[in-house]
Amino acid sequence: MTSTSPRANWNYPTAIRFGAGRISELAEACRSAGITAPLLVTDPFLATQPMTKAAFESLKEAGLHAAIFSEVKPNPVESNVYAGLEVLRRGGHDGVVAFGGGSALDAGKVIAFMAGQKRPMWDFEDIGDWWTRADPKGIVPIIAVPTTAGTGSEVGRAGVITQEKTHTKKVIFHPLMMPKVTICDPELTVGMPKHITAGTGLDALAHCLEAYCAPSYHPMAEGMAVEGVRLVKEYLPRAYADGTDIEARAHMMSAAAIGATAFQKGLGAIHALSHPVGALYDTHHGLTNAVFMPYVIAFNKKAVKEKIERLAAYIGLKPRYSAFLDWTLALREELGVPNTLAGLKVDDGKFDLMSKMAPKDPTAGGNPVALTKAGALKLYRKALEGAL
Ligand SMILES: NC(=O)c1ccc[n+]([C@@H]2O[C@H](COP(=O)([O-])OP(=O)(O)OC[C@H]3O[C@@H](n4cnc5c(N)ncnc54)[C@H](O)[C@@H]3O)[C@@H](O)[C@H]2O)c1
Ligand SMILES: [Fe+2]
Repeated sequence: MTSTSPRANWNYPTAIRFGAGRISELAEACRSAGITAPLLVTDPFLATQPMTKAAFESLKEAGLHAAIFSEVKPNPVESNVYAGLEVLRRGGHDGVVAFGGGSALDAGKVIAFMAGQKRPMWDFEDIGDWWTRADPKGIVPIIAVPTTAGTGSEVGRAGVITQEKTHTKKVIFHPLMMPKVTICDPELTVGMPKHITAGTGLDALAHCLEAYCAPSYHPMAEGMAVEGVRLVKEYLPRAYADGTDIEARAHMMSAAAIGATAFQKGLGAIHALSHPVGALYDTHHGLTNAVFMPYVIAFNKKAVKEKIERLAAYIGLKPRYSAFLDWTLALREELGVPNTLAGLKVDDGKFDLMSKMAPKDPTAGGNPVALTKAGALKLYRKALEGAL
């Protein structure tokens, strides 16, 4: 009899080499994945940074036929993927080193995924089992090297790419898009500007929180998510105050990897409301999530009151819903995150369109309270007015 027991699919992450200085293992990690000619995919700013140049040189010194592709914009778009794909195919590269924040990681992963596919990229959107259309032999191995601590793309099976024609963020998914090896070296995150430390750290918090609250059955993910929230509470203010605090940077890298592992359970309205804003206004993903976070926590109260009270107790707060909400408000303020959409230069001009897009976003289904068009509009208005 299985009818009374839950059914679920649980997937666990890639091999993670964690610790300061471990970027020195990059060439060996490539070899262990069978890569002899890696394409290092990054963004134009990171391409100019000494740490990126050093990583690239280490590949060449190890005798690997490495090249670099750096035309990935923040919130990567379809044309970035196709440009990288052209370089990968022309250069005969047999693997990708995805090096950077979520934007470079996602673009690098999707380029590796598309290496030998005959169908166009949008045939592999994260809808139903569209991923089964992909030719698994056409996917080259990926080594992921995060330089931010937030998206957790380094442990995930998906890449978020904006479709330029529709200004929509879409998720490309395949189980083999999971990196073969991930190198989490906190020293690579030291140079993040303060607002990126804040935004990416709050993205990790949003992942842990939304995964924890999503209604599907995944107790392993829930167990991880609460520890991820605790790490953010303890270490994000420290990483923000002193970017060279390696211990804090390391624990934030853990929180990021935890969040993305946990969110195979689901995400929710924070991400569903944020994706249209990111696609239409090109705002930073994590900062945009952070603006919506308290409004969504208030919106979801009726469905997750008891769960949030348990979470509050675990992270050292009074076991009350209001204590958790107040903590998120205080944390945002401490990290210089705006309280309203005006702080992201977003007005109500596209609210009607965004309210249609948000409930259709693949993350909306994980919200513990159904997100309708009317509900999304209400939340966009609240986030504009600063009314909880
Ligand atoms: N795949 C997933 O599961 C997933 C999850 C969440 C978000 N995302 C996507 O990830 C993207 C956001 O990624 P992000 O928040 O990491 O930011 P990002 O990759 O867009 O980088 C933001 C900026 O920070 C700079 N930067 C990155 N690392 C730096 C460092 N160490 N020092 C100095 N500057 C640095 C970059 O050059 C860039 O200008 C969005 O497109 C979002 O949709 C993907
Ligand atoms: Fe996110």
